[in-house]
This record gives sequence, C-alpha cells and structure tokens, in this order.
Amino acid sequence: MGSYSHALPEPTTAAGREGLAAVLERPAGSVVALDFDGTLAEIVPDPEQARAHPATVPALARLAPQVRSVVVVTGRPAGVAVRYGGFAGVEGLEHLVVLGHYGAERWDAVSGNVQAQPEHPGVAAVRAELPGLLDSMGVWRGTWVEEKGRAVAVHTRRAEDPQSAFETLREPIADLAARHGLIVEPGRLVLEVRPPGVDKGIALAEYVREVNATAVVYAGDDLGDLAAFAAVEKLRSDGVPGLLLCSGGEVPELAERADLPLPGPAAVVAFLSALADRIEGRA
Ligand SMILES: O=P(O)(O)OC[C@H]1O[C@H](O[C@H]2O[C@H](CO)[C@@H](O)[C@H](O)[C@H]2O)[C@H](O)[C@@H](O)[C@@H]1O
Repeated sequence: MGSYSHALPEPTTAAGREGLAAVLERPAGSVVALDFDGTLAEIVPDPEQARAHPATVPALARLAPQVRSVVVVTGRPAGVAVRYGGFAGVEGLEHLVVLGHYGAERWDAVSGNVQAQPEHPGVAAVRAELPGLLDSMGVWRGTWVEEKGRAVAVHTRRAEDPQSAFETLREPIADLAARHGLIVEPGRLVLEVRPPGVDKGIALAEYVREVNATAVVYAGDDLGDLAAFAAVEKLRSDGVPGLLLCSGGEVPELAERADLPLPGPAAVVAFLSALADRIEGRA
C-alpha cells in the first residue's frame, strides 16, 4: 500500500497553499483533523454499515508518526468511530485521538478509554417522545432512529422521498429538542438531537491549542463541519496556517469554503497518502 507514491493535489486558494506549505515545512508541528462519515467512510444508506475506506488505516498509520497528531472529529460516538474505522491497536496509530459526539467524548489510543461529558437528561425525554412524533407526521416509512447514547438521530435517507421527509421533520424535531433543552444538528439527510455547548469548531480549536500545533489540516463533508472550518479560518487569522478539504459536493456551503474540494473519501485518503509520501520525501 505504501510502496508507490501519489501526486499531492494543489489547493485552489492562497490560504490553502500557505497551509499546505506550512505542514510540509514543519510536519512535526502539524495536526491532521478528519471527519469520519462522508470523509473517511463512503456515505451508505444504513449508518450501521459505514466503514472507513480500506486505504484509510494504512495511510494514517504512515502519516501519524510524522505529524504532531492525527485526530478524528466526528458526530459519531467515539467508540463507534474507532470500531467502524478499525483504528484500535494499529501500529503507527498509538497516539490517535477520536473526538466523538462533536467533542463531548474523547477516545485516545494510549489508554483505549473514552472520556465523556455527563449525559443530558433531555435526551431520554426526546427518545421517549420521538416515536409518537414520527407517527403523527406520517413519515415513519423508511425513517430510522439511530440510538447514539448521548444523542438520537433521525435519518431520512431510506424514506420514499428523503429530502421531503427531512424538511417535514425539521421544525417539529427542532421544537421537540428545544422543549428539552437540546439542539438539532442537521446533516446529510439526518436530524440529530443533541446537547448544546459543544461543536466541532470548539473541539478542534481546543485540541489545536492543547497540542500547540503550528499548522492544521481539516477535512469534512457535512454541515456539522462548518464549525470546524470556521475554527480553522479563525486560527489562520491568528497566524496558524491551515488547509481546508471538502469531501464530495452534497453540501455546497462547505465546498465553497474549501481550499481543496475532493470528490469523496477515496480522494481524501489518496490525499493523506500523498501527504505521507511527500513528508517521507518520496514524491
Ligand atoms: O461527523 P460525521 O463523522 O460526519 O458523522 C455525522 C453523522 O454521520 C452518520 O450519518 C451519515 O452517514 C450515514 C452512513 O453513511 C448516512 O446513512 C447518513 O445519511 C449520513 O447523515 C451517522 O449515522 C450520524 O450519527 C452522524 O452524526
């Protein structure tokens, strides 16, 4: 897998080129931060079947020892991302960190443990009320509730008309969330009800500060990644160079703000592999 080199694509923006140059100049100070679904794993109709692209672990295992840190920043529970990613017990990934539930959970490969914020009592109340709400809206068929522990997510990808089911549910689910002190995190044909107070931007900015990074790469594909993009833009304005990658084009707001739009997880993973090659001095 690591025996041939890939071309490293050039960012389309000046800020992105500066970010990439800073990573190549000082990899040991750089953080590579990656979303999971849609970025490392192809989007599939059944969320329980999502798995990291097969070239992900080999690419990360070559890249991680050369940079300050590789961190996965995801809306998934941290343990689920570790499992679906195949990230545990991998040589080269001994220092991997996964920030799950938009930063409310943290798994690290050193301890193998998940640290988590206390659970919000509103989640249990929403869980109890959701079936009645979905019944009353007449959108049960093909709609699926993902049980996430400290959050619940309503998926419409498998509904007869996924976009219309998403739009129909958006406001009622927002009202339900608000009644219980929760927020709605909208994503790619998913409405997630979760506690407020964290997002990928807060999680990423704290992590970059914690490891004192000199440059950062962030790759995402969904609305929840906009906060992380904003965090990288803020870091750039504070003098920390950054590179923003967008995976796929389903979320135009994100693609428009990216320094390097990539067609999907296979291209993201090829980028990571090419980055490892360049740092190793092979391309
Ligand atoms: O932050 P992420 O790692 O991108 O996680 C965001 C949500 O991703 C998952 O849903 C998405 O992927 C599914 C599998 O490909 C797809 O079926 C669904 O339509 C997408 O929205 C996951 O199920 C959610 O829990 C995450 O919050």
